[in-house]
Amino acid sequence: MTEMKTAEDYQLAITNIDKELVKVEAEITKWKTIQRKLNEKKTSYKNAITKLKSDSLASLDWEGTSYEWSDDVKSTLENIFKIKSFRPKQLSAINSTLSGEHAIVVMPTGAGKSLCYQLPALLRPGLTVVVSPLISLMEDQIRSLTQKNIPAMLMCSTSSKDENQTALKTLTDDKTDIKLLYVTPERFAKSKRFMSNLQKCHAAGRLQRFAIDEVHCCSQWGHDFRPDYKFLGILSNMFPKVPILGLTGTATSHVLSDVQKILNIPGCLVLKTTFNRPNLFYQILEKPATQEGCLDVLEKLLKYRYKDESGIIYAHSIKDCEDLAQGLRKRGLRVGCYHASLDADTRSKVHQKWHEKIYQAIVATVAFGMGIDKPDVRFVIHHSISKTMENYYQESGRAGRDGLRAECVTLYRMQDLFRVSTMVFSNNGHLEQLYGMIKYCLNVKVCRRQVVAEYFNENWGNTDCNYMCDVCIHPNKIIREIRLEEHIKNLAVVIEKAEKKEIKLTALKLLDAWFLKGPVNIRHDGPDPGLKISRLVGEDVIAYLLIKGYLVEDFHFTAMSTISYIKCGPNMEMIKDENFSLRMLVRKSSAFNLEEPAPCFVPACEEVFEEGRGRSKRNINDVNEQPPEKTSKSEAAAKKPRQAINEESKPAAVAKKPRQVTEEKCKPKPEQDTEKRKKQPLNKPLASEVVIVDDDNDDFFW
Ligand SMILES: Nc1ncnc2c1ncn2[C@@H]1O[C@H](COP(=O)(O)OP(=O)(O)OP(=O)(O)O)[C@@H](O)[C@H]1O
Repeated sequence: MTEMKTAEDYQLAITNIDKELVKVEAEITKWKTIQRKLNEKKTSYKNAITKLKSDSLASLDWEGTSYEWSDDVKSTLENIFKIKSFRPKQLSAINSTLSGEHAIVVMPTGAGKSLCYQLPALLRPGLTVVVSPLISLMEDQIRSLTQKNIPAMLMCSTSSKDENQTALKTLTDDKTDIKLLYVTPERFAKSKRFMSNLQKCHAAGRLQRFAIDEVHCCSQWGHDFRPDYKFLGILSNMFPKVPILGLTGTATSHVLSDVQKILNIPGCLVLKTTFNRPNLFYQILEKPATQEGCLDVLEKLLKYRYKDESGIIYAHSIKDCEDLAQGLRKRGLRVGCYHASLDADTRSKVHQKWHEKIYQAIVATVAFGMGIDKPDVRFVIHHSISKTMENYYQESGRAGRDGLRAECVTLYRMQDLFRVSTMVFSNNGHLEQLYGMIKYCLNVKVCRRQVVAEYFNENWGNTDCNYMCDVCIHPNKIIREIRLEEHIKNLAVVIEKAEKKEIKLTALKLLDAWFLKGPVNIRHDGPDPGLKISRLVGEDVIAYLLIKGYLVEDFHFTAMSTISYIKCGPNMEMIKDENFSLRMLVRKSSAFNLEEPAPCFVPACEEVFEEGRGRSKRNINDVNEQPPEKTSKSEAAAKKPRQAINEESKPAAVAKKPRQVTEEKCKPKPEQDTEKRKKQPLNKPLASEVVIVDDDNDDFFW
């Protein structure tokens, strides 16, 4: 080692150490990413084992009608519930729980989960204890059961002392006619008296089953985690022979296996219907950079596209909610504001005004969720992206519960990615889930339904969309492919220069330097990307490179907030390969007309609950991806050309003759004859949304 004598010597040594540290940090980031991915893989394999057990149980035929109880099931369905036939999986759920099997029923909102435990409750002596997370949900259920003359009670914090006493007595009273007792999960955790009476009920052989509504609340991976649900894990140990029937609208295998673990019923029967909601139209819109720009878009949507219709606008934070609501009110719109810091009374009033259509829309945080039972929600607009696809499915799924057409619109812009990532990064797996949501937003090639389906491990097939998403309705010609090789190399140069100068790069700073703006000392020497792509496309490129692992986020804390800085990701190594190639698809324009009334055609109501159909050809991993990064020239040449790939899924009539489509515009009148509306075909493009393609214009800009 050379002897150091002067301050300059030491300074030089420090500079060298800093260089080494930069390398070490890059290695740490790389290994941390690998560690995270391995942990995720391990969890997913464990879940796969649970799923295999569940699948094997599910492969048995539970739809039989020759059980000892089958005649009673039929007559109770017709005479008490006044229903003629079962929807998919309802009979399976009933037969399985009457056979004493633990089961989880997974059905989308409005599909008829309640019948699965309400009907069996009437077939045998004794009580069904129903766990429900919300008092309002329980009250709705009791109302509907009372109308059918089914004796039911609830026990909750707002019930009077006498009511709770009576409910407690039903547990020990073998003369009671009560068939269903609704309780909140807190009751199990906090009331010794309740637990003791429950044991007495069990000892007397009167505890029929536990029905756990919204069972995903057990899991932290779910979108409505409730700590008290975790306590329900004791039920299978305390009452081993009592069947548990969990019910949920959350279908990710991750959440389902977590729920089984928490309830101590791993590998139980899982009955799942399709999650396709054919009446929902999915659309991504470019989010304006300014608040005023966003208000312009929302104003147009509310004043014209959804005139006189009810809807929800989801915002990222309480402040966003209040600002947006105020801005929209200033523009003469009737909107309410709903978030967790409002007191219960105010929230209930806002909800009521929305129900009564005094408010056209509620601007809300995700606190506005479970228990929304308004069937005619015609639009759900996400002013900011959801944290996960699961959350997005649940939030947007509040639209169109009546089975009529409704629209789910998301305003997307790169900046929102970092608003969410800085909130969720510390939770294992959450960043990965957020990137799933970003994939959905950046996707311009695969049917949006299919992206959702892949997320739920389902396969809805291309035909199941019926032009009910922006990708399927637009001809493929508006999609453009951009080559990323040069861009990615220039981005790597910027990052390297910044690291050498100890400058931390946010995504916006990186974007500036890449577009030859901002500090000169971190700019690259290549050509201005602005000659080929717009800055907005540049934002999408950065987001795309993040989800593909070429870039990674590096989170730093300040006293006030968390900041996401951008660094090179593990896949950046690949750019050194001489055959490296990476391309991305971007959308050139969107013809979603904010100022034209939304179409109103609808599928037949029961179609909403039909079983899943055909098989799709593509996988979500293909989203926007062109031939794999590392392809030799000959291999790449052998691949199908982009145009041909798109031909497979294009709406033929639209793509071939876009100008000739003359479908009559459909005016949305709420009072319009429903029968007439149902007759309108699903699988036709709508004039209001047909894109007129300018074949000659070949640039990449929106
Ligand atoms: N087999 C059936 N045929 C016709 N209607 C049914 C059938 N099963 C249930 N329904 C009706 O469907 C409606 C929705 O049922 P339910 O409230 O149980 O849905 P859910 O799956 O619990 O939805 P959510 O998760 O939104 O509460 C109810 O009006 C119910 O009476």
